[in-house]
Amino acid sequence: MISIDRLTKSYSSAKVLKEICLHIPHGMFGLLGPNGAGKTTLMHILVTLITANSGTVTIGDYTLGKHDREIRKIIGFLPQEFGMYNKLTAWEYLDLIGTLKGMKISRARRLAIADLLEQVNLAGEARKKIGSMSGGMRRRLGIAQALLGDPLVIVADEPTVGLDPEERLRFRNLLRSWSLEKTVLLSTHIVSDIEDTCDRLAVLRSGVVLYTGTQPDLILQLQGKMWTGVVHAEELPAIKKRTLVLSSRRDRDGEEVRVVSEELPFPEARSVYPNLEDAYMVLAGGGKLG
Ligand SMILES: Nc1ncnc2c1ncn2[C@@H]1O[C@H](COP(=O)(O)OP(=O)(O)OP(=O)(O)O)[C@@H](O)[C@H]1O
Repeated sequence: MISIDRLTKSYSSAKVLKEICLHIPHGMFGLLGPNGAGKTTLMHILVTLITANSGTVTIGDYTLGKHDREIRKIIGFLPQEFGMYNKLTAWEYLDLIGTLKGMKISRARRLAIADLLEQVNLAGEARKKIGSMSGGMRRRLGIAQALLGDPLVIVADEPTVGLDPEERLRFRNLLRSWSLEKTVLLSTHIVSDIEDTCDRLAVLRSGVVLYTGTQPDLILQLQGKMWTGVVHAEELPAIKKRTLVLSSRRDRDGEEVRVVSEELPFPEARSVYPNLEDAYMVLAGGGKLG
């Protein structure tokens, strides 16, 4: 659905996207990367807010730069930060956004707004002024505005920030249900947001795509190299020298470590299955898989 070919973006002399190539099919796709990786920049390019320096992007049948007006009609965007009209109620805000999106028939707009408020669990807050809403409520309202007009593609930049655990789970389920009919691009630095929802993902760091493919294929690259065990605190520096220590936690008997190593890293180590968090930490930390 979205094809990105050699996309480059610089701010003055700093290259923040370096010849990005990505194919994002129908369904859910995760864009995972640490702060400053270039996720927001990439999303802002896709939703026509900023222009790239070079490269080609097609979204469905449309080409960015040539068909921006058409692209805006088929994309719903949930930005990381967005200003809202504090004096408007949730309903008035969605009514305004719907009108701006070209939903001219008021009955259809009304029905769509009522349905979306229900989906994001804000049906009871339709008359509440945005200025008096909590951060989580505002985020849910942001989700509703992104979906208004039934876009084919949804681009969501760190959508779960500000949601409590229950809302986060609910939101993930919503995303999954939308992705049956749409292309959903979800950017985040939170691994669990992607782990449960996206079969395919890309890992971005310093403007470079380090991995793109399925979750299992990424995890498979660490197969046989993940170890855990408890060591004495004084052994830790030596272990850090010869392995990649992903985490260490003080335990009653010493330090419980989780390490990446081609071979048995210390005598008491036990082999464990790798997970997405492990693979991401290796990549985001500058390491290599495989
Ligand atoms: N308008 C701008 N002018 C100059 N530099 C910018 C601008 N916007 C972003 N950058 C820089 O580009 C790099 C990528 O930023 P971007 O916001 O795209 O990353 P990100 O992965 O979305 O991170 P975060 O989650 O922190 O937003 C950063 O080094 C940032 O400082």
